[in-house]
Amino acid sequence: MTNGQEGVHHELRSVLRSVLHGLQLFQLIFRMNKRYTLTSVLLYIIQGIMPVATLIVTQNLLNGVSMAWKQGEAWLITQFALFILVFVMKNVISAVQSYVDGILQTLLSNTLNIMVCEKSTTLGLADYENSEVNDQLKRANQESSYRPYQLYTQMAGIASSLITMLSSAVLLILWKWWVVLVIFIISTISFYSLLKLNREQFRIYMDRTPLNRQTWYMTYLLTNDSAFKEVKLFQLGPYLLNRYRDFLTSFLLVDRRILMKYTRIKLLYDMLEIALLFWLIWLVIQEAFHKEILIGSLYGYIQAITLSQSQMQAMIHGMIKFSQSNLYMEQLLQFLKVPTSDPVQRQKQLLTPPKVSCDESFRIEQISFEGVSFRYSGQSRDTIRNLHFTLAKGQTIAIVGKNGSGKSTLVKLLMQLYADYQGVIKVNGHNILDYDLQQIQERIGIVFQDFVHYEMSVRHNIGFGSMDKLEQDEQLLDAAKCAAIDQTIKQLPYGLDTQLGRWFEEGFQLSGGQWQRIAIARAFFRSADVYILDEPTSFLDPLAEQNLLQLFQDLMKERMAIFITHRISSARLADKILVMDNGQIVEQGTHAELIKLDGIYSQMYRVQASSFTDEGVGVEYAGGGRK
Ligand SMILES: Nc1ncnc2c1ncn2[C@@H]1O[C@H](COP(=O)(O)OP(=O)(O)OP(=O)(O)O)[C@@H](O)[C@H]1O
Repeated sequence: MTNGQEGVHHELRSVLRSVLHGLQLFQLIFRMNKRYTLTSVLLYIIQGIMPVATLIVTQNLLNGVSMAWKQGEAWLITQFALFILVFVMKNVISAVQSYVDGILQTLLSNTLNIMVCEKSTTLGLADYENSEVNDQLKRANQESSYRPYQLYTQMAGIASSLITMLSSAVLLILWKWWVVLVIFIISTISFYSLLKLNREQFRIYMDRTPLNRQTWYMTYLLTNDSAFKEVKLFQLGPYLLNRYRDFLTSFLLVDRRILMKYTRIKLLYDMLEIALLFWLIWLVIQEAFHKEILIGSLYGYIQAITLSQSQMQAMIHGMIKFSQSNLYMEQLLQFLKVPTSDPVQRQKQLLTPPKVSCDESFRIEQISFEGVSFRYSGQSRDTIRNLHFTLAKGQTIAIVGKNGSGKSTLVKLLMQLYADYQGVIKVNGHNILDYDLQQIQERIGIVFQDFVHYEMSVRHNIGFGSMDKLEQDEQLLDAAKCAAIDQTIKQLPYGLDTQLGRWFEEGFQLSGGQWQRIAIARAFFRSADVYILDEPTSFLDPLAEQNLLQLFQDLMKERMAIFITHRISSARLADKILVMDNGQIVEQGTHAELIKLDGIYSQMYRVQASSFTDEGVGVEYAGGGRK
């Protein structure tokens, strides 16, 4: 097969695929609202017939004027009435159409936005850390609100143009059949070349998505309040702005090149079509000159020629745009089909019941890691290596270690945020994967190192820990008390219903430590068996830290706790301390045991303790300190 033939096949296949996706979309719209969809389709069909109906009534009216002496005035009045009727109908239909389409557009954009958000909630953490999935998500997010509707109107527009073209072609065929054939051939050639150009444009768009995300990130830094202080004080504004400008300029250069190509091709074919059009019109004028046709028919044929040509062009452009929107639609559908990496979702999709069933009385009483190793995707070595430890009811474990030693990763594995680890994590002696993982997650309360500041009310900020108790004020305040933030809440203007943050009206901004206490309260609000705090005291002053950990100790009597910390003063309160280095547990035991061992832990202890002695003032353990 030659390159040319291959190209034609490729383009034909893409047109077929477009039609297929168009049908899928139509099915979706139809299922969404049958009544509005059918009305819209009917209106598009009528819109397609309207131009030829207008042409016929105008032609008849003109012929009626020149033949009035023969047909009589009543006949002329009838033609005029029909003429008025068609014009009124045209306006009424277009008004109703814009109403129906407006509703369909909103419904479709809502449905798809919800579908994209729903899909996002089923993705796993590893998906969010995958730049390809991120690109897809960004495209889907940006385009779901307008692309599919655009595709629908383009599809309907093509159908409508086809109806107009066919009906005007019938008039032309009755006059000279080959005229239609000539118009068709010229238009097909122009269609093919524009389609090829369109593919090139799409490829550019696809390659641009990662850069688009970077561009978005520049605007995010420049316009977001969380980055404002640093951008201002490090005077990053001009630098970021320049990067932003450079991205936009590079996009413009490429866009200009492709637009130039598009304009050249379009101009060439337009000129060809116009020459043909004038030649055909000249043929009609000659027939009228030789009195072979009446003045109304002269008007009718000229209109039919221009209408066929313009509708053929509209169809071509509609099909080009349609195939363009369809390429984006393909992306959207692809994103909606991305397999999730989330272990909980994967388990749900399997539809097989968990091997270990748990009733209401189920409690986590023991957790153990047996030879657990894990490597992040794209990394050349394991981040977690062969971990072994056990945690039982009533115990508290502290995990200490340098930055990057794998402490947070360990917690993420326990929370089942990643699927592909080696070894076994056991709960009450059974592999965690044999349980309903969602049920396990629900029995764990966690404060992440990068916990979320919800720009919502205090109620939401704490209540998100256990949604079914969102309206239980007393319990919300109890949780707040455990995190020693209850007094602050009571002093807020609307108590639990005070809006937090600065993004929305009447928002009350908390300090870093207060936000952290709110996050701790959120974890405590969940009646869990295990509490995990990843650097829970990084924003707290030492006194507050001691109080909080003491409170924590009391609360943990019937439960289990894991807390990650850089402060030995906190770690020493735990029943067991795990010291991590380079992804491994290198020491474990009580504070006294580890001091006796005289290893990394005791070295950390000495460094931190020495910062309070005269000779060691200013010395800090390399991995410690606030973040
Ligand atoms: N999503 C990720 N993808 C790839 N590598 C990651 C990812 N998250 C963390 N890492 C790498 O894994 C290692 C361990 O990170 P982790 O966050 O578990 O360390 P940590 O002990 O909690 O550190 P810190 O005390 O600074 O919080 C680091 O080298 C880090 O670069």
